[in-house]
Amino acid sequence: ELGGVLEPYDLLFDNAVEAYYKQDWLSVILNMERALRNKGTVRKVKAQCRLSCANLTAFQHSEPGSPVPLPGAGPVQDLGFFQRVLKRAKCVDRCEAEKLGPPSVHKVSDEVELEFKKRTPYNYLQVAYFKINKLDKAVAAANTFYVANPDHVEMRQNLEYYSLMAGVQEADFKDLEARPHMAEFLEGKRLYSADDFLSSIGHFEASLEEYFTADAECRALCEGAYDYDGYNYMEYNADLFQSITGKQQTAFSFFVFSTFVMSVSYHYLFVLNCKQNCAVELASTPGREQPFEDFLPSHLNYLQFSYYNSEQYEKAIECAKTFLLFHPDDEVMKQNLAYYSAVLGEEKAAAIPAREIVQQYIKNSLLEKELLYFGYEIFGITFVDPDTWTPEEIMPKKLRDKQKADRETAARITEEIGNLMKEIETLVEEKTKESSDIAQVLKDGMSKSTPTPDGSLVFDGITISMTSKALNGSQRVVLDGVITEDECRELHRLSNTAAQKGDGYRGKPSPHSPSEMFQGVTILKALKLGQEGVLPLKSARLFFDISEKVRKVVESYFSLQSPLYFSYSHLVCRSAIEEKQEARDDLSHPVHVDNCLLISELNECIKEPPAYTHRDYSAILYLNDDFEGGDFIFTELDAKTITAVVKPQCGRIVAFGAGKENPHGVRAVMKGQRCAVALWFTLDPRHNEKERIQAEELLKMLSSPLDAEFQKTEEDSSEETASEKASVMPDGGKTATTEETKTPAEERASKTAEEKTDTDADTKTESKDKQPEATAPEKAKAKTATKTKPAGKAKTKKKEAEKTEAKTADKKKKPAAKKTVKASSKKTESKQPKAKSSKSDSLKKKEEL
Ligand SMILES: O=C(O)CCC(=O)C(=O)O
Ligand SMILES: [Fe+3]
Repeated sequence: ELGGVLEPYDLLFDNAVEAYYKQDWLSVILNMERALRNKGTVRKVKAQCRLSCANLTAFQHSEPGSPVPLPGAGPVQDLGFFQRVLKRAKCVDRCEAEKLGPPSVHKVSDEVELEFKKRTPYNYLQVAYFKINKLDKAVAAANTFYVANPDHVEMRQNLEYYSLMAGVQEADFKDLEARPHMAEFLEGKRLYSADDFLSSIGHFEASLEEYFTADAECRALCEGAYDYDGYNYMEYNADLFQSITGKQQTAFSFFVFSTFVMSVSYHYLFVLNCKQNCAVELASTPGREQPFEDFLPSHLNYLQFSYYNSEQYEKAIECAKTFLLFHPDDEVMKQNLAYYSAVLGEEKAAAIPAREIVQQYIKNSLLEKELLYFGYEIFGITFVDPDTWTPEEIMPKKLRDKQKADRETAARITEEIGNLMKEIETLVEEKTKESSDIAQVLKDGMSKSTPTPDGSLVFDGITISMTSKALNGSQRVVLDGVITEDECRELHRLSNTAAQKGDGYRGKPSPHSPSEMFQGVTILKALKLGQEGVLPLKSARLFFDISEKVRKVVESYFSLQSPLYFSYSHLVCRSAIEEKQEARDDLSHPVHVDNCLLISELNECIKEPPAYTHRDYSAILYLNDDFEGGDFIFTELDAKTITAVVKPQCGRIVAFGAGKENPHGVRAVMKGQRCAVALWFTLDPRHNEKERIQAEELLKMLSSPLDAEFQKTEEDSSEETASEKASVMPDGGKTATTEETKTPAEERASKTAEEKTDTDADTKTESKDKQPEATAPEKAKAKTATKTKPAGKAKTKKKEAEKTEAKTADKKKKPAAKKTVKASSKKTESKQPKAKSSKSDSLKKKEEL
């Protein structure tokens, strides 16, 4: 496609969009795919041109790939530098024109560029493929778009919808734009987290290799920015250059010359800055707000540990040493290296060098940084170093001092704002208390129905027993009479039947206290058991209906202006383990806050994952009181000072804002079983509980048995029916002409109405999207627990290391120590935030399921 015949991809994009509105799906696909391909080609050609031109006009006095010292360092008469910069620019222009046609053809507007960046083409493609019933491609396109637009609600729903469809496979959910190094890295990380170290090695190594390729390309593309605002910078400079070299040295030409030097240098600094930013660019992946921290070094960290676990000590040493090039003072890594060296033999270890390519990379990058800082001093261009590993000395002292002062100022301002916020909070709290006083007054004067503070009705038979005021806080309430004795009994029974069926607390019977047994069941699970006949379907439905009732009550009581959505719901029982009650001083559920990580030592609550930050309100509906202990408590942020106690009893709910104003916990259950329906709500529709939607679907299906029968037979027959089904779809390509265009969302809506969930697809999703929030921490914990293997391994190696025994006595434990680092790095991606992750680690244990 070279030789100037490459169709401009903005034109193709426009064609595709036009075709979309004409519902010419094939043409959408044809044009959009070509647009994507051509865009890729343009990028590749540009990179190639820049790379080859750079080689052609290499600056002799420097090593290949390393930056050129700025003019000013050498004699002013040396125009070679500028000559080469200009020659390179000309070379690039010629090369690109030759391969892509004149710039006017392959240059696209910023708007179109942005559309591609946002992966918009895949949104169009997704619809088009869906319309012509190419499901696998539709899914891949949808997924590719979604990866870059994780907040796109419609696309998420499309994906959920696709995942329910027959014939769609897990493997169809591809990211067609994934960059090789990132794909490898993520896969490596996945395997690493699964303790499959041997397999992760290959991926991290591949990622490293691809990284340097991508880095070279990224840097090459930086060279090209010779055109600013449509004004050819280099041409201008070339003219200037002519006027200097062609004329006698006069005062005037000296002036012209300085201007020239300045502008080329200025430009060159921009190029360098762009190159430095490749580190950020390569560490970023769409869908992640932040780039991976310390991305390149983290490869070597992962690798050293994977190699160690695969008993490849030479490699482990090589990687540890290479990592230390970035962070020479990293204590853990130094200890690891010492340990590996002791195992392998010091002499042998000493002979292993760090990786050359990384050494080169660092050297080069540091030079660039120095130049950029130099540029800062001369031109005042700010350079923000993207790397965390840069040695302090690289930054000029003046700048360092200035930054330090800036940081201090910022800290002071933050503190002042914090104080101000606290004051405001107290004010607001007082106001809230006042208004709940009014509620209290209203309550006293109320008969059967329950008016809320704003005067609206909740439900008959429900009473407000304690308001925020009585509970010494804000956004708190205790309501009674929410459900009847009979309903309590029925749900209690449901929980125990479900638990007997083996649906424990995800294999972890005592997530919060070793003295208690926990069992939980979700609504969907209950419905499935109902469908299987294990428990009465009626009870499962009750569970569903009651949770909805609680949602309405909470919404109404707190006078919320926008609807509450379920974030997670389950029925959970805690039973005292009889023989483990002596000398017990723990809580059944440690004090925590539902939507942030409580750091009681600091009286702080950090609203960051792994906390479920989207949770806005919580409600616990109690089912019984025939047990000892188990009081619900509200505390201050210190997790110690108890501000209110709520005794569970049938039909009572305690509802509260899920934020830092409401730290709470559960006192030890010393005897018997305490059951409750725990519900968390969110105001953010994007976090609407998936399982609940599935439960709703299932309920609808179960309540129309005829329908279900029909579904079963349809499902039972083979392939044929699948394609038949496809043709029933809004337009399976066959009925395209009669159907008006619907967006995939509309398709979805109409489909859900006409084609109910089939059992097959349903089980599929059930196993796939079980509350990820709930499983993750459990899994991580379980893993740490089983991780005792390295000690054994270290022992078998003991004999060899015997000689070094004395010296390495404390190092012996190193791998174990490293284990903890590793385990925590799992959550925080890199080893760096050690301190932070160990904190959140212990906090995580406090988090509820
Ligand atoms: O069961 C209770 O009373 C409270 C449970 C709780 O706070 C939680 O699971 O987050
Ligand atoms: Fe809680």
